[in-house]
Amino acid sequence: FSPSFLPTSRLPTHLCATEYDFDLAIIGCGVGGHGAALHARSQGLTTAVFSGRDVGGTCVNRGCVPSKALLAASGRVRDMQNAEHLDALGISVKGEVVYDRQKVADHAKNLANNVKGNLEKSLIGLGVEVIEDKGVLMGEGKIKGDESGKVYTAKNIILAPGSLPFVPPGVTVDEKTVYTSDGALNLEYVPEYVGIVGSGYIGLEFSDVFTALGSEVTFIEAMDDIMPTFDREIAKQAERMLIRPRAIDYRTGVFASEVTPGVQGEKPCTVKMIDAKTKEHVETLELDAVMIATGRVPNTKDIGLENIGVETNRGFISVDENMRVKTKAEDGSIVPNVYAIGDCNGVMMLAHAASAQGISAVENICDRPHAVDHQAVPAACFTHPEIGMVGMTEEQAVEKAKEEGWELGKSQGSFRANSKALAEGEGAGIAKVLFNKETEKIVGVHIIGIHAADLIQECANAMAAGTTVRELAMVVHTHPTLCEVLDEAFKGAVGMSAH
Ligand SMILES: Cc1cc2nc3c(=O)[nH]c(=O)nc-3n(C[C@H](O)[C@H](O)[C@H](O)COP(=O)(O)OP(=O)(O)OC[C@H]3O[C@@H](n4cnc5c(N)ncnc54)[C@H](O)[C@@H]3O)c2cc1C
Ligand SMILES: NC(=O)c1ccc[n+]([C@@H]2O[C@H](COP(=O)([O-])OP(=O)(O)OC[C@H]3O[C@@H](n4cnc5c(N)ncnc54)[C@H](O)[C@@H]3O)[C@@H](O)[C@H]2O)c1
Repeated sequence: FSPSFLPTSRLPTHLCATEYDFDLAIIGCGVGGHGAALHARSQGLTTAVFSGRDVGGTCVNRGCVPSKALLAASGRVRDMQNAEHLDALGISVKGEVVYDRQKVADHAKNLANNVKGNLEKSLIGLGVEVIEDKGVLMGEGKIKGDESGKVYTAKNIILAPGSLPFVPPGVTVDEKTVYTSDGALNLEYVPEYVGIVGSGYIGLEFSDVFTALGSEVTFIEAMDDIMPTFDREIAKQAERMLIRPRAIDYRTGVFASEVTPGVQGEKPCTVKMIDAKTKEHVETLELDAVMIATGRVPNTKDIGLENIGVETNRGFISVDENMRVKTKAEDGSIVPNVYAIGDCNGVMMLAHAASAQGISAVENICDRPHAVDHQAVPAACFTHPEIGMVGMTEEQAVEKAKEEGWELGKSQGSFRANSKALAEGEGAGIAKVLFNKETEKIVGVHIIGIHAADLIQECANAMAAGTTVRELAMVVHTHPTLCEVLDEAFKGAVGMSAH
């Protein structure tokens, strides 16, 4: 294997693998490992990736990609069934809107397979050696193929084994009637009554899919509030827009302490709930299906961490800001030439964060010190309408401002007064910009409304570049676009009024 297609001038000669098989070996080929591999090749590093026959990992095969396909198809069903909304645009659907469950499920599966295929092609095309085996760390610079037993050597190692669904104690998953997102994505049937344990990203997105396809949803949430990890004001807006108008009911402050599978169409699943504080039994629900969306755990058990003395925290690999793996020693020392990226380090469990960390790790390997600015990494929940966010929630910003002694500014734009949103008949939602009044720099933005996932990027770019709200208020936004919702918020932040 030789990276002969690269100009030799681009090969960092000090990294050329002479006594090693590779300059870099990556364990795990999800979006994190894939992003790292591509960047490594662009830098001329000889690169191998252990894929465990799962190129694309969670995001492509069991996460972002198929879930967005289900959201797209079910979102159309919701739109076409919304006679009032269509009528306002002068449209009516003659007859019933029907969907073919199997074809919707196939759309998700086919899309995942296509994207996986493209990822494989990109690796091979760029000269990455894809080892289908699972990789197990054997010691410094050494990785063994789990099935083949063959030992490979690499000067640098990136760990990217990702994460798995967390199943709380007392919950039995059969992936048929009681399922994690892995089983839910197969959409083997559309349950009439479905319980969703956990109201985070996964729970919320699936409540959007299920209700659009005709299910009634009951959320079971351990915290006192629904959507506890979101900005409070956005969660309240979401309750108004995404929960109350739909066939969704919820219980908060209760743990699902025992969940038992049923038999589809014959016997219901049961969910025993206990009070989150007193631990007393409060209620038992009978449902056609139960989705467990209670977070994810690192997939780090079988990769040989013990062989190189890695520090872990609840299984998450501890890293410094350069993604270098920490040792068990309390002096902050690092395991030389080993990095951990993506879900396995628990820093930020998002696909684009995983690949950004992968690129960052490669930069560090190439002796160009780099750290991802996680405060400027945006996130989105792809419900209808979407939620987009970057930086701190208002609650976190209030705390931070108090702690550090600066004054928090807040300015809001509304979809209600936005021509493009109104043209679409989608005038619900807000964009809230939080900023430091002295520096005028943004500390957080939260948007709920049509295309919020795309709108948030402008704010993430501004945060990454340190652009002030005053500068943003003077940037010209296209008319008529949804971006003007943000224009209104930026202008409002500095006392200007948007037309
Ligand atoms: C339903 C769902 C929807 C999601 N939607 C979004 C979204 O819209 N946007 C977003 O940003 N994020 C989303 N996420 C989160 C996103 O999928 C993860 O953050 C992302 O996949 C993490 O990438 P990763 O490369 O770290 O890990 P993974 O994607 O989990 O990949 C790790 C890979 O390593 C493999 N592996 C493990 N051990 C070994 C070994 N020893 N040898 C070889 N291979 C190994 C695994 O099998 C896997 O293929 C979603 C997650 C779920 C579950
Ligand atoms: N659009 C996206 O970016 C997207 C979509 C899906 C998933 N993800 C990622 O996947 C990860 C997992 O998502 P998630 O929604 O599973 O996790 P989450 O951590 O966002 O939410 C889990 C919820 O479950 C609740 N919970 C935990 N145990 C419980 C119990 N026994 N009973 C009742 N409630 C319980 C928690 O209080 C929490 O509200 C997240 O880190 C997220 O970043 C991202």
